Amino acid sequence: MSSIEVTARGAAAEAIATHVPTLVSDEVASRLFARDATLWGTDAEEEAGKRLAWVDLHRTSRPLLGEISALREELRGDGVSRIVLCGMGGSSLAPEVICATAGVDIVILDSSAPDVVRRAVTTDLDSTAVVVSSKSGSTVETDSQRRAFEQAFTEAGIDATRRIIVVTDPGSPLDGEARAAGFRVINANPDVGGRYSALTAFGLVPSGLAGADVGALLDDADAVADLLAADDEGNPALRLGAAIGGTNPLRDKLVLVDAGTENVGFGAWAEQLIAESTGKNGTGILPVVADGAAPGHTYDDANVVRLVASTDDDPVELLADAPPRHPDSIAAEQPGPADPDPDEELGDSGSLITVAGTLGAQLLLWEVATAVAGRLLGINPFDQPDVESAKEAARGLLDRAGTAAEAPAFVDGSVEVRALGGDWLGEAHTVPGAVSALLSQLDESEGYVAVMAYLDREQDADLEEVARTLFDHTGRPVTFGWGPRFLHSTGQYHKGGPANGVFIQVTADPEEDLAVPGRTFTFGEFLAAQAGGDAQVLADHDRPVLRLHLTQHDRGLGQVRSALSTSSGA
Ligand SMILES: O=P(O)(O)OC[C@H]1O[C@](O)(CO)[C@@H](O)[C@@H]1O
Repeated sequence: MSSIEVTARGAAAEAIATHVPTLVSDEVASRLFARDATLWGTDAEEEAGKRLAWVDLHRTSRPLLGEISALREELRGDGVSRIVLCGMGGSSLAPEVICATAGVDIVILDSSAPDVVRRAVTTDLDSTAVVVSSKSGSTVETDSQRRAFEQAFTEAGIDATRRIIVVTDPGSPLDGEARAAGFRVINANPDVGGRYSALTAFGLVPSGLAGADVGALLDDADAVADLLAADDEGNPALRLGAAIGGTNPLRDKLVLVDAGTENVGFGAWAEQLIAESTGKNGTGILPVVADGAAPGHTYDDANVVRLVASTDDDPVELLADAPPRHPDSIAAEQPGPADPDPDEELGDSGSLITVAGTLGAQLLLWEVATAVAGRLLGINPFDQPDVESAKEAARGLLDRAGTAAEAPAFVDGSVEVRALGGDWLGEAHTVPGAVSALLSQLDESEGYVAVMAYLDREQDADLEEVARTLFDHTGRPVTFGWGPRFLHSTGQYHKGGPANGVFIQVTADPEEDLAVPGRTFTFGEFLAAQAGGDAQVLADHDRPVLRLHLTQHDRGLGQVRSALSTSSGA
């Protein structure tokens, strides 16, 4: 049985009390499920008019289930036991959490790093099938990955048309090309945007082929759909939307803490949904996926979401105005039981939301809540205007690929240091000094630090720990994103959200570059252009960017990890 539990305390509970009655009287929930495109104002109406089909996917995606099962059996009969998904942002984040939660293996290739692509393309090719997912059909990372796999299958004497399955919108450039080349193509519902596409073919096909029970996922969403469509003060999506988008003053950092949820890696999916939907017009909500319990100080001005394990209690149990608890007691506790003691004090500055529910139920819950939060924030939750600027800058750099990169401000050991977005570097001449100089730009009451690592998120995984030490040292929220993956997630917020971020970018020379078949650029050149383009666009928005480039991977990474683990910008 699927259940959703949303409780709130402190500022989040006040936001619920303030906004939910109006959301109910405005009939927002029922109008949303009736695909009313006027809910976000006239400027958003055209885009919203072609982006609301996600409200019915628990029903309209059913016909896919048979096709997915048949294809899975055919591939298994062909000796396939490894599924690779090539896709960015909304085209890969949902399958990642669906498969991790189901405990089935899938390789998510959402990188253009040559060493990462080479590893994916050369491992167990005989038993591999590849899903190439792209709504637009024009995302360069995904197109490049497809080209690499097609060449690899051909060179291995494997019929690529039997091992590459394409998921794309009908009529996309990829749709026509792939069908003409003889590939199997599964079209997705075009009236769903990428970050809302978890229950479309983009979420279901790769996950189902990998062995996840995607029928159960739709069942779990179906079990709560009527609840989420109800114009009722008990509607958990109205409450969650009000809690994340309606605090006053706005708590625009949403710290997501895994406090025992069974939905593995849920934060990474919610991060794109919330950041890319709300981070525009100088406002928005920045998800901060915290590793472990959030530090006590977080509660002072952030909104903390504890993702707890589902319970099999009644479908909706709401303690919206339960007494708050003291942050230190919450921060101290390890992720654990779903029911924090409501009697402890959160203090008058805290804000805490607790959410429990099966994955299928939560995917729909958070999509509705984000759309509701977008209405409260006065933005269009269905466009991503600033993502294009970074892609354009990257294309410009690619046209100049091979030209020497801009000279570093200085080199410290195995790290080239570049400073963009203002004259803030001062006299710094070491990596720690440069990190401290950047952190001294951090707004101590509203700012955040974004670490953006264009590295190998498997082999360099422990670098992510620096986010926690920086969080503790600076007292400000720190996000960590792997490049170029975050460009399709928090990247929109970095450029279109509040101008209070400071940015640390880490890049490295690849072990060995890799050609992109049929292209004039290599994967290494493309990745460097993506990093350079994003840094330039951030600097153009007057955001301070510290670029740290590793000229020798291991030594350079050691220097960067050490500098980020000890600097506090004090
Ligand atoms: O599925 P596509 O068209 O390749 O886009 C991938 C991702 O890039 C974006 O369009 C921009 O980041 C996301 O909204 C989307 O999920």
